Amino acid sequence: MDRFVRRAMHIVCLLLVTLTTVGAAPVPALEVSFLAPGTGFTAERILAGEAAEHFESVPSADVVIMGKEPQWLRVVAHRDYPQQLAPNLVMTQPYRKAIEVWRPGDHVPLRRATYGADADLNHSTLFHVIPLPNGLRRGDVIYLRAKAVDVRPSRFTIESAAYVHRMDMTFGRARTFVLTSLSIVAVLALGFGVSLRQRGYAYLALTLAAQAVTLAIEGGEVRESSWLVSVAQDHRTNILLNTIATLASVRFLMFFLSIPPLQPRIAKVLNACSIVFLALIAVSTVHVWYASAMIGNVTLLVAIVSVFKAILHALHMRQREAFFLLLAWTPLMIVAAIRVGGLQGWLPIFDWVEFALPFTMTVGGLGLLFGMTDKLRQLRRENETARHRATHDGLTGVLTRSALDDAMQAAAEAAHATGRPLSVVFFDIDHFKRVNDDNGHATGDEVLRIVALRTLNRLRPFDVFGRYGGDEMLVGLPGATLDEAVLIAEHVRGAVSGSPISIDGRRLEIGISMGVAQLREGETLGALLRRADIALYQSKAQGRGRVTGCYLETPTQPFTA
Ligand SMILES: Nc1nc2c(ncn2[C@@H]2O[C@H](COP(=O)(O)OP(=O)(O)OP(=O)(O)O)[C@@H](O)[C@H]2O)c(=O)[nH]1
Repeated sequence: MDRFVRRAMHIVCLLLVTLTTVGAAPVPALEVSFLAPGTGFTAERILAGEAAEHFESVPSADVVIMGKEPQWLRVVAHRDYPQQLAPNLVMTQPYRKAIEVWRPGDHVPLRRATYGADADLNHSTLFHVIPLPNGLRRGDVIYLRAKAVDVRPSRFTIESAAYVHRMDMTFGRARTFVLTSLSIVAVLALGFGVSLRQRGYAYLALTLAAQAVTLAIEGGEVRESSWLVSVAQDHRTNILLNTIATLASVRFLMFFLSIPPLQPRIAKVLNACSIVFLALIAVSTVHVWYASAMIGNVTLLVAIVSVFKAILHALHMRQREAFFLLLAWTPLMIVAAIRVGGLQGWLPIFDWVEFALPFTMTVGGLGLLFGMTDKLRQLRRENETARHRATHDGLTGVLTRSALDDAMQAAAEAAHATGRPLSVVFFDIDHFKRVNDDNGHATGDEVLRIVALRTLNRLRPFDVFGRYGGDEMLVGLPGATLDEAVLIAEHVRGAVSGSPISIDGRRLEIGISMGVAQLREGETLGALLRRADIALYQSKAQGRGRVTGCYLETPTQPFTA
C-alpha cells in the first residue's frame, strides 16, 4: 500500500511539474509590429497612438526591415524591466540600417546608424543600443522609424547594461583579431609578391586588403577616423572596393590555377571580364553610373561560372592547386551557405555566423597564401629541372656543348681580366667506333657514362667539364698552367684507363687520347680550343693513349709532353 501511495504521489508531482512548466512557457517579452503601408498617418498621429490598430504583428523574433523608405515599427513590452537593471533596447544586425527611436515620453527621437553623425560611439556595431534610463513597464510602447539597404533580419530584445558591455567586449576582441589577422595575411602576401616578384601574391594581397577594408566599413571600425568615415559613406567606395576585390581575385585565380596556359578558352573569357571590371573601376572613380551595378553583376556572373568551370577542370586534372583552393574555401563556403540559409528562412539565424564569416575569410586567405608558396616551390623545381635539362647532357650528366661554350667563355674572360692562368684539355675515347661495333650502342653509351664519371671524380669543384660532341670531352682548368694541366690530364687518363670497365660481365680496356693547351695573353677561346684540338690530334697520331701539351704559340706546331 505504501508503495502504491508513493507511486501515486510521484505521478502527481510529475504532472504538477509538467503543468507548471507548460504554464510558464515564455510569453514573448516584446511584441514587434509593422505599420501597414499606405495608411497615411502622420508621425504625430502615430506617436499619439492613433494608428495602433493598423500595426501588424511580426510572427517571428527576427524582423526584416527592407527599403530606403522609412518604415514604422511598434515595440510593446509584455513585462516590467526595472530601472535598476539599466535596461537597453537592443537591435541586432545594424549594418546599413538607420533608425529613429521614440521611447515612452520622448518628443525627440534618438538616432542610430553604424557610422556617420548618428553613430553611437559608446558601443560596438554588434547592435544598435537604445538606453532606457527610466526602465520599461508592461504595456509601454516604443516607436521606431527604420530604413535599410541590408536584408539581414534584426532581432529586438531588452538587455541589461552589463550584458551589452560584455557583448561589446567580446565583439571588439573578435573583430580586432579577425581584422588584424586579415591585414597581416594581406601584408605578408604583398611582401612575398614584392620580394619574389610574383604578381599572383600581389593579386591575393589586393583581394584580402579590399575584404579587410569592406569588413572595417561594414563593422563600423572606421568610425574612429573622420576621414575614413567620409570615404566609407561615399557611395563610390562600396562599388570600387567590391569591383577591385572581384578583379583581383579573378586575376589571382587565373595565376594560381595556371588558367592561361592550361585552359586558354576560359582565360580569354576571364580576360574580357577583367577588362570590363577595369573599365567599371575607372568609371566609378569619378561617377556612379546608373548601369554600373547591372553590368558589374552580369560580368561577375560570367566570371563566377568561368572560374567554377576552371576549378572543376583543374580538380578533374588532379591539379594540386585546385585542392588547396578547395581546402581554403570550404569553411568559408559552409558558413556562407548557413548564412544564406538563415536569410532565406530555411535555417535558424545563428549569431556566431557573423563572427565566423570574417574568420573563415582570414583562414581562406592564409590557406591560399600557403597554396601560393607551394605553387611557387613547384614552379621553381620545374624551372630548375628544365634549366638542368637544357645545360646538362642527358646521357652523361655533364655540361652540354652550348653550356660548355658559355662556361669556357666566362672562364677565359675571367682569366684575361685577372691574369690568372687557364688551361683546357680536349680528349676522346680511342677506337670508340670499335667499342660500339663490337659491343652494341648501349654498351658504348655506358662506356661514355663511366668515362665521364671517372673524369669528374678527378676534377676540382670549380673545374669546367662537358661533352663537346660524340665521344669528345672538354675540361677547363682555371688557375692551372700548362705543366699543371698536363699533370692533371695524366691523372684523369690514369683514372679512366687504369682499370677496365665492366659492363654486363664484359671487361673493356678503354684508352683515351688528350690534348692540352694554356690560354695565352689576348688569345680568343676559339684559338685556344683549336690548339688543344691539334694537340689531341698529335696524341692520336703518335699512337693514342697519351697526353700532348701544346707548348708553342702557333696552333700548327704542338709538342708531345
Ligand atoms: N654509343 C654511342 N656512340 C656514339 C655517341 N656519339 C657518337 N658515337 C659514336 O662514336 C664514334 C666516334 O668515332 P670517332 O671518334 O670518329 O672514331 P674512333 O672510333 O673513336 O677512333 P679514334 O677517335 O680515331 O680513336 C662514332 O662511331 C659515333 O657513332 C653516343 O652518344 N653513344
